[in-house]
Amino acid sequence: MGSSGFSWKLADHPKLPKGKTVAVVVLDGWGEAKPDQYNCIHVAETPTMDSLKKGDPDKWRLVKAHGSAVGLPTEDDMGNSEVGHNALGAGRIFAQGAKLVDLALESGKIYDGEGFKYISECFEKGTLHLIGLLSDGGVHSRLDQLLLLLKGSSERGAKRIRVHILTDGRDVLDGSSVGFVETLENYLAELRGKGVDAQIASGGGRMYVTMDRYENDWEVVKRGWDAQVLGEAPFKFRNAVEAVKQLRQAPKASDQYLPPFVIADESGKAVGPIVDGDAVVTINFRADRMVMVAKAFEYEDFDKFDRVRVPKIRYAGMLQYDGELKLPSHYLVSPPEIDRTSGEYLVHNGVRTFACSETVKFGHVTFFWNGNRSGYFNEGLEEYVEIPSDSGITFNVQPKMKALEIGEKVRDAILSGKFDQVRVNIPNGDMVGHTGDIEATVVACKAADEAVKMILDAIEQVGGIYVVTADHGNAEDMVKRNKTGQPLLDKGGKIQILTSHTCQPVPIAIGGPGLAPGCRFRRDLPTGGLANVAATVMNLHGFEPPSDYEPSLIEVVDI
Ligand SMILES: O=C(O)[C@@H](CO)OP(=O)(O)O
Ligand SMILES: [Mn+2]
Ligand SMILES: [Mn+2]
Repeated sequence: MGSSGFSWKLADHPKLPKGKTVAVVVLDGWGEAKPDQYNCIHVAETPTMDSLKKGDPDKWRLVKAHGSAVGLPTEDDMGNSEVGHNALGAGRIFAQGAKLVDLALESGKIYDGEGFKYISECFEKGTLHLIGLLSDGGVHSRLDQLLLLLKGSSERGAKRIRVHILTDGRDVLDGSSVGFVETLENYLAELRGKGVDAQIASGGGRMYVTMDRYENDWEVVKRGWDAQVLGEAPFKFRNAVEAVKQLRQAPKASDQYLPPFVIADESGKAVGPIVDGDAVVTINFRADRMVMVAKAFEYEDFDKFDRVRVPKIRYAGMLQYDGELKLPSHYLVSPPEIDRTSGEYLVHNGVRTFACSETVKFGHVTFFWNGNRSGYFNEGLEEYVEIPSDSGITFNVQPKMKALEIGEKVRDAILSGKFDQVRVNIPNGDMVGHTGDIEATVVACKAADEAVKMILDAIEQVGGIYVVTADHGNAEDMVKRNKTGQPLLDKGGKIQILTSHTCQPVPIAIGGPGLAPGCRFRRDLPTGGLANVAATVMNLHGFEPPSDYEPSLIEVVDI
């Protein structure tokens, strides 16, 4: 124990043994909702997950995965992967980016920070560029925060502002982009009335422009760079409302996948390329889909695509996105300090860990799990395996994704006997759920269930323990509903498809031959949430959690 009294050493659990292989399975986007035709998990054949639910009532329960249970500002905030995996890995609830930015804007502290001072040096001679997701989804960014930042920046000397928008349709209804662009345009017109030269300069759909993650497809970031920095895109429009309306006319067009466009003046010249002396802020608070673009702006020896022209700018993130890489080096709001995560504790206590998913969710069980920190804690004890995702397609085309390959890798890791913890994210319910394609989502849920079976079978073989849970809802509800739960229809009488996550609770199940007799879910923690899972997993490895962790969900009773 150091002089501060802190120690990584975990106390032994008085009753639970060490040395069991523990599989921690996270089904992405797998909530619990009432069964109907829009509940793809219910519609799909999911015998493995069904058997867990119908099995021992002391070994299956629901936990909260949205709102304050995962550090979000309100109970209307749906869960998401970042806050969900942060809570799962860290065992405590931290005020998350959405909330921290709200507080910094409300108090005005955002303008006193190092990040804002750094970019504001450019306000006299240069342009302020704001790049980010335009919606009120609250997963990666929020429109009200963007408007406040526009107001605050213009009041503090920004004379020329260009906004580079990314349309959503994933955390909000498809088609809602038009309304968000109109709201932004109205506000920019107000600023122009006050003498600020403020305009939208470029745009594109979030899944096709800029917001890739975990290096799945650098082309996505390049498309954004070309439009935002170089002022080049396949489509040019005079204004952004017209751009979005027109681009949505194309067959199969959707907000998520709109092609890149630039706004041009009457002579056809882009109104807002990024040039020497400008300031750039990426306004998203969430990390995963900003890390790649942050690298493109910040790294001198960047080689992922040809940037053609690299302007000398001052760049800041809304938050710092990667705590290990310290990326970006300038930011407007300090990220939550997610320290002493369960992964770090466990390696300090000799637990050998294997983590796996396919690319699109790989960082969820590594980066997010470890408190938005890339890399290993202890390379000797940890192995992280990424299975390459399909790229360049929407996932309803291949709804099985890499579930089988993930299942096989995880099975092999369990059977190898080389690991004490095997941690995995199975993406299908979420990634296909986001496409809004109900039929494909049913196929996705079945594939996810099959992967779970492979993992549970392997745990059975080695006498191990499993914990199966999810990070938030998605596939269990594919329709927008009114307050009484009835599906909402659009003007044409068609149901309104819900592509987003939900506020539903998620299941958690424990079991396996290695689970000690008498080990069951406590009955006195009805409001348990994702943050209670870390202590639970520590128990199953034979340890007591640190005292400030949210309590374990399990107890051992004499039988
Ligand atoms: O795709 C994403 O970025 C989000 C939705 O915005 O989903 P998840 O939180 O499940 O990663
Ligand atoms: Mn998720
Ligand atoms: Mn999702």
